Amino acid sequence: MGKEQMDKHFEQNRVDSVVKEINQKVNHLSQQVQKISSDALEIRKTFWNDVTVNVDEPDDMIETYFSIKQQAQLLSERERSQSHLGKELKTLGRLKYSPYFGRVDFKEDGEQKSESIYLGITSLMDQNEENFLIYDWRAPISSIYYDYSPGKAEYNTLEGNIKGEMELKRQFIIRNSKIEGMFDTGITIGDEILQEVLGNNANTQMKSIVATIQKEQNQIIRNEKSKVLLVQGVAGSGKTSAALQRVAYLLYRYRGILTSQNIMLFSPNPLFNSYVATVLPELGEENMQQATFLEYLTSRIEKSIHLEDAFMQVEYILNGEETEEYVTRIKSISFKSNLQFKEIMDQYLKYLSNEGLLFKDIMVKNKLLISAEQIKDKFYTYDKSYSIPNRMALLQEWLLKEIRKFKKREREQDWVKEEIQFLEKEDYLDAFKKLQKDKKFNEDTFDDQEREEKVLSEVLVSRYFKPIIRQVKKFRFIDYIHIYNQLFTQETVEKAALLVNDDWKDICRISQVKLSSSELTYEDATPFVYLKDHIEGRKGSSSVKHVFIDEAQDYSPLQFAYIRELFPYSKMTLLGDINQGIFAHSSEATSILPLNFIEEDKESIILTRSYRSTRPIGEFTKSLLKDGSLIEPFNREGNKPTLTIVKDQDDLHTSLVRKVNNLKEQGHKTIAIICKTAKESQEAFHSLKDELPLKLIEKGTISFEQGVLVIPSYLAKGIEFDAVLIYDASSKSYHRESERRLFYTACTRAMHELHLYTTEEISPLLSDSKDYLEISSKVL
Ligand SMILES: Nc1ncnc2c1ncn2[C@@H]1O[C@H](COP(=O)(O)OP(=O)(O)OP(=O)(O)O)[C@@H](O)[C@H]1O
Repeated sequence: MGKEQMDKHFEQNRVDSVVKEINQKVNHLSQQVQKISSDALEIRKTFWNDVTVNVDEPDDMIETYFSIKQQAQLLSERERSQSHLGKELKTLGRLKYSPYFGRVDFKEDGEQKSESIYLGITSLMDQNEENFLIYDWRAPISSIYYDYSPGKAEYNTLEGNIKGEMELKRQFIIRNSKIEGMFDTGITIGDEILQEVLGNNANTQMKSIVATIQKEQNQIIRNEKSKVLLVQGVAGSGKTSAALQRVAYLLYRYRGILTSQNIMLFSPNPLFNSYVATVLPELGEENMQQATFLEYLTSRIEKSIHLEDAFMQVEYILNGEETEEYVTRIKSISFKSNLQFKEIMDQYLKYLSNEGLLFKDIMVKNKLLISAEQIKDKFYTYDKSYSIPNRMALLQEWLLKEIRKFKKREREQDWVKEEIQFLEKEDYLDAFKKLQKDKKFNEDTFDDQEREEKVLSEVLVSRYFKPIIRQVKKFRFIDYIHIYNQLFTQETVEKAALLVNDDWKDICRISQVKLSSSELTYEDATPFVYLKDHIEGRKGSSSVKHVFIDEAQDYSPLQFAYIRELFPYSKMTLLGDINQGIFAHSSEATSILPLNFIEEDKESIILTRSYRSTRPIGEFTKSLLKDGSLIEPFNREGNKPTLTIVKDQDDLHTSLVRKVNNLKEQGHKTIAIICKTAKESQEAFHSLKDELPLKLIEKGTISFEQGVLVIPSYLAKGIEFDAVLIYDASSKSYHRESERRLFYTACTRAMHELHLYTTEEISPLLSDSKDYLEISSKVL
């Protein structure tokens, strides 16, 4: 037997013995789970037998309360261990088929012998709990696997830095408990496993990359010291992958202190949420909190205000003709994205502290209780040295008191007596019960009918006042939309001494048109919520300890500043690629973070290697950028991307159908026809749906399956496909320089195959890229 075979034999034996240990552990845990679940069942069955219920005297009630509490605690303890063991069993179940993916032999300085460290998704000890059979990939020692080749190596622990020599680094592919591949770095080139992983089909769910994390990605994953970690990575460089591995790392590193509930990820669209949903559970961790920024804003804006979403804004920008209106809107978007606008709002808030706040009338049954004017007068009677939010809290208290007074008075009104007759049977019953209950504690008897009427009028009046009280508690008496609208008037500019620019008048004009009909454009949403928070005095969240922002280049400076205020105590990981900025405000930005964002402890990591696409696709997409020289496509073979010049729409559709069928035959599972906009996607979908089994992806789509998809470019952000077909790469679709980044984003979604279609007028964005394309023409 040669050395290689002997090594393989040795390793397979080790896998077999580890799997045996896992099986034993699984059996043992399953028995424990069974025992606990039957215990829990028993507690549930006998819950009330073991509780002493006695409510005669206050002391007895207290005893009853504690008795119930004790039983409930017992039950929830069992349920907790049951769920904990259940999770452990699931992880072991996965470990059984692929217990580890790597091995390093490390000889610590000063030690005689080296130790073999096997790395897997979780750690496993032998039966005596003495030796690690598998080390968790997140353990301190595991980092040498990612950071070094054989030779001198070191890693950090809480006790300090450990130095030594790595004598062996081995990678495994283990499937169904069998070693299918085994490579020693140093002997072979070392990228085989990565080649194999990247050569696989795209998935509708993102994969974990634990086995092949690259050194620079490991830096992101294990970074603990920076308050703000900024990752600028080219398309396909593993930003999202590293972010998710980082979440898993943090949950491991701070186990007991940090839970998934303390981590928040802002993602680009709802589809992306489901795309990444399985990565953490596969690693045995729970998913963090996840939302799009739009979802957050929506939750903060009253339903009566019509909010334009981010995608509607993008559609407008991409479809719009360059009219005067259009140009002004673009200017307005750009202005409202900037910190200068935040300064204007801060100045406006100073003004509002002295005058100018607007309120809504408080009405009940069409009757005015407290007028907006009265509320305003009351507000400005408070000491001006108090902040607006403090005065608002006083005002709220005053309003609630006033409303309660009205409520009491209202009970005597004639309309109440009349409406009582129309109350439901249940209301009478409730009133009766209340009377009975009251009587029990009060032996003085009143005239029952009189009392009943009183209780019923209370019920009735409360019914009208309850929503009003609720609204006041939510500060709905503040007329935010008009306050925000007022900012865009000449009067305010003068009174508040706002420092505005030359475009301000135009910006005011178009803002007022929308705001006066309670419409809030996407560019207004963040400033609006900012203003609202500074009037109400919303406190930043202290429970979120880590915020991740993916596709960070799509956030404006103002949005960043706002998010910073929302999570003042959190560490932040911002991941982005300036070349994939799709919003108007980011189309010319040169950094994913505004330069003046947070001076505090900030660290930047730049990722230049792109893993997603084959080299020919990578070379092509790199050529699309004006400053793409730093991008290093991963060396994976594949076909050159093609550009097919078609005669007309019919020809385009015939070519697409042929290509899709061809790609399917080659075994590609996810094929995306990427259109520029939702409008174009719908047209493409309707023209092709009879020829191909298609799925149309729209902004509300929350998950996708394998197959052929038609998708607007901006919704494909963050996602990847085996093959991408660009529906229209003509100058009709992509002609503005500002669309270069969108075009680049669409093309970089392809893993293995990329095909572009155009009519004779090829997009000018392709002018420097023709050498990287196989061009064929159907035009005679
Ligand atoms: N270390 C790695 N090992 C294996 N695969 C990797 C690694 N890094 C990245 N990949 C793969 O490369 C592809 C791109 O990764 P990912 O989506 O995380 O990149 P990204 O930088 O967020 O991309 P984009 O900005 O273009 O959306 C994925 O298929 C991912 O699994």
